[in-house]
This record gives sequence, C-alpha cells and structure tokens, in this order.
Amino acid sequence: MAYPIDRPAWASLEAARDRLAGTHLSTLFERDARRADSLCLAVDGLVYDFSRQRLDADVMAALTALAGECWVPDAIRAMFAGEPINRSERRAAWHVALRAPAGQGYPADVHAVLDDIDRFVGQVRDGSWPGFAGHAITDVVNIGIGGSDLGPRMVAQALAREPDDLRVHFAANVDPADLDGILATLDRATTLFVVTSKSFGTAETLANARAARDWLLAAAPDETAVARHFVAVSTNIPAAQAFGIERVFGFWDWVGGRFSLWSAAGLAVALARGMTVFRELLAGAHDMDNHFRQAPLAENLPVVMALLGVWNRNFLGLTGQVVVPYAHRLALFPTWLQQVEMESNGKSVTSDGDATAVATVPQVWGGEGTNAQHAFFQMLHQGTDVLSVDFILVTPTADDDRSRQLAANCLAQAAALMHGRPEAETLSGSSGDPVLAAQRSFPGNRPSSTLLLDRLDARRLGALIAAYEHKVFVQGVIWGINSFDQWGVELGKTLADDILAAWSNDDTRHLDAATRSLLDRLRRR
Ligand SMILES: O=P(O)(O)OC[C@H]1O[C@](O)(CO)[C@@H](O)[C@@H]1O
Repeated sequence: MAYPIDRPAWASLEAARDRLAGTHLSTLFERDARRADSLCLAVDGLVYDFSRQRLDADVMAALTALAGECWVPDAIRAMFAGEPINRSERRAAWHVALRAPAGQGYPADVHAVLDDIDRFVGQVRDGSWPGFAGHAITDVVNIGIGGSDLGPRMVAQALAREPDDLRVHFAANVDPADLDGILATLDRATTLFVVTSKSFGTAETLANARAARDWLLAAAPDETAVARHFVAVSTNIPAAQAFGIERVFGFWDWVGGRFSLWSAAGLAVALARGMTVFRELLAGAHDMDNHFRQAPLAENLPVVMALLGVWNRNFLGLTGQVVVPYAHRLALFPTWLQQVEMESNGKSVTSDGDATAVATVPQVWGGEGTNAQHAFFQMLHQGTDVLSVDFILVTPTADDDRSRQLAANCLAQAAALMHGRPEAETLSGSSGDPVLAAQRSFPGNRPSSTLLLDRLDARRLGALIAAYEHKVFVQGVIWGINSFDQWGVELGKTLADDILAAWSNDDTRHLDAATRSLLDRLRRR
C-alpha cells in the first residue's frame, strides 16, 4: 500500500502550508470577501461553515485531490456494497444497511428485527408486557458499556421529552455506585432491564447484569420473573439465553460496537422515545448516507470534515480536536464522539501491518457550551497548544433571552478564537501597563468550524451522527488504517482477568512488580 505522503497531492499540501504560514485568518477574510459563503456546505438541514479553518480554496482543491488519490470514492462504494473493509476481522462495516429503507438490497433480516422491536416497544409502552406483579413497566435500565451505552445514552438524552413516556436509565460502569444508585430509585415490579452487549462477554456488563438479576429476585416470587424483566440485545444469542433471558434481539457481526446504535442496540431509545422517533433517527442517518454516497468529494460533508481534520493534524500539526455543542441536550455528544473517533482511528499500524507514516487521530474531547467557556476555553484562547474546535449550534426555537444568549456566545467564541486581541487594544484597558497588556492580549488565528442545525429532532440528529461516523471512516482510508477494529483494548481486559484471578487465588507472584505492589496494598486494606 502506498502511504498518503507518497501521493502527489501531499507535496502540494506541504507547499500550500508553507505558503500560508504566517497568514492570519483575519487576513484570509480580508483577501476574499466571499469566503464565509464559499467555504460552507448546506446538507439536509445542516450548515457546515469551515471558513474559519486556516486554509484557502487552493488547499481545499489539493485536499480533495488527496481524497481521490487515496481512493476514497472506491472505499465508500465498498462500504455500501458490504465488502469486508474491516480486514483484520474479515467483516463488512455495514451500519449503513441498518438505516436504509427495506427493498434496497441490504439484508432483509434487518427489517425483520426492526419489526420485532416495533412490536415489543408497543407492548411495553401500552402496558401489555407487564412485570411479575401484573403492573406496567415504568422504567427501563440499559446495561451495557462502550458502543452498547454511549450512542443510545447520548441519543436518549438528546431526544428527551418532559414528561417522559417511559423513564430510561443507563448503567455502564462496573463501579457499584453506578447501577446501585439507579436501582435505589426504582420499583422492582415495574423495571425492565435491557442487557446490551454485542459479544455478551464484556465483563463489566455481565457483572452488572448479574447484580440487577439478584436485585430483582430479592422481591420476585421466583426465577421466571427474569424472563419478564430482562431482555437482551446481542449477536451472541446462546450466551444471552444461558443467562436466563428469553427475549433476545439479535444483530450481526458486520455491525461494529461503536456503530451499533442503529441496530437493536438502540432498543432503549426506541422504548423511551417511541418507535416513530427511532425510525426518524434511522431516516436522518439514511439521508446523510445518500449524500455521502452520491455527492462529489468537494461538496461531500463527511469527506470535507475528514479532510479538514487531515489538514489540521498532518499539515498544521494540531494535536487536538475539540467539540462543543451549544445545546444542553447534546451534552453527551463529545463523549460519544470520543469513542467513535479514538477507538476507530487511534492506530499506528496500517491495514497492511506497517507503521503509519503519518500522525493519525488527534485527542478528541469537549463539553457543552456555555459551561465549557468557564472550564477549558482559557486554554483554547491563550494556551501554548493550538487546537481546532467544532462548534455545534441549533437554531433557537424560542425567541427568548437565554436562547439568544446561548447562540450569541457560540458565535462570540468562534470570533474571539479567530481574531484574538491585539496588544495595542489591551494597553488602553490596562492603564497603560505593558505587563498586564501582554497578559491580556492574544494572537487569535485559532481555527474552528461551525455546524448549524436548523432544529434538533430525531431526523437531524441521525444525520449529524452519521456525518461524524463517515468522517472517521474517510480519515481511516486516507491514513491507511482499519477504522473498524480495536485490538488495543484487548490486553487490558485480559490483564484484568489475570489480576482478579491472582487476587482470589492469593497468589500474586507472577505479576509485574508495580502491579504486585499496588495489589498487595489493596489486599492488605
Ligand atoms: O457490546 P460489547 O460486546 O459488550 O462491547 C462493548 C464495547 O467494548 C469494546 O469492544 C471495547 O471497548 C467496544 O468496541 C464495544 O463498544
């Protein structure tokens, strides 16, 4: 496989980087009056303004050429065709099949499972799936971790309604404080557990599921209650049944855990927000899939997002990508995105087994605005590292003071990052004190993009999520890595089992000195 640095466009991009070095973002706006309109895409109710990225039209052209030279269109075709693009596991990464309408040539059992979910959701929500005492279910607890938690949790929060039709809770951490804190608020007779685990082998999830079963059986008349109060979502149906769960919603090995929200792994969302909402979420993602599949590279939103990330990471040397939704309901979006970006592209070996010749995923983090302004924005404005920020803003529905204030703050932060504050300006406000003026001034020229949603509903949310998923895939293609495996997390799981065994067997001799010392301290407590 050729490295991206061997492509002709790579050299053009290096030359463009050198040409633009020292050119302030404000200067780029002075040079091009149409910049705010030309470096902007509008797709499916999303407007993506990337005019505050440190590039110009020539850079965009070279980036688009790089995508072509790295065979991005071919990779997109292969993904939609269900080819085994997850090469190390010899599987497709076919999450697009989960959100396509029936009859488009994708596996038919996708819709059979969706219809099954639809029936079950109807039964739980209308009370015809009662608990052991004959009462309707009032609370759903999703037990899962990683992709079996972050996506459904983020979406359930983003689409929350008051009052809730059915209350939904998410327990992921094996720390008893997580699940136990939730259970303390619930009634055993009206609680339904959804154990979500692609493998049905994740230690934390199984430990929490066992704890939940013990909690239920402390009040239930007998073990038959498990079948009424537990359902599972998994590709490993026998393991779920061995746990005592009869109602298992399946999915397929071609669905990656962090891309599984669209499968039965979204059951908690469907239960809590209703099947119509869940189907709208799928439809929104499908809108974005159609765009991603058909739009030319230069007008393709996920491709452009990916290319800007490549520019910032590989040419400007930025080490971080920050995401700040100015919407309280999207507060969990950065946490969800961390897994999608960093578990997918946190790799340093190519699909062919060679060291990557270039840096791959940056650190991805963030928080909701405006809270984040009072937490980490100081570093973004004046810290020694320059990071790029994705602002996500929803057009306010209500014309009230607070909604306007929220939106104005988002625009203000992007403007401040770009312009900075020249020393001459701060001198007058600093009583002529040059030391204070130096501390109060900053150069700006810090890049950001703004994603503006016309509304935050299931359809737009589906499109937004799908856009980021595809961005991650395109970056993986350019970097030559497999975005769909996660071998790096396996070693820690094995070692945790080993340490647990050493703890129970009272034999820590084979552990390394540092681990043994800490474990011995724990055992002596
Ligand atoms: O759904 P499972 O099999 O319980 O896995 C949970 C998570 O664990 C991982 O395999 C590793 O963290 C993720 O990819 C996955 O989302």
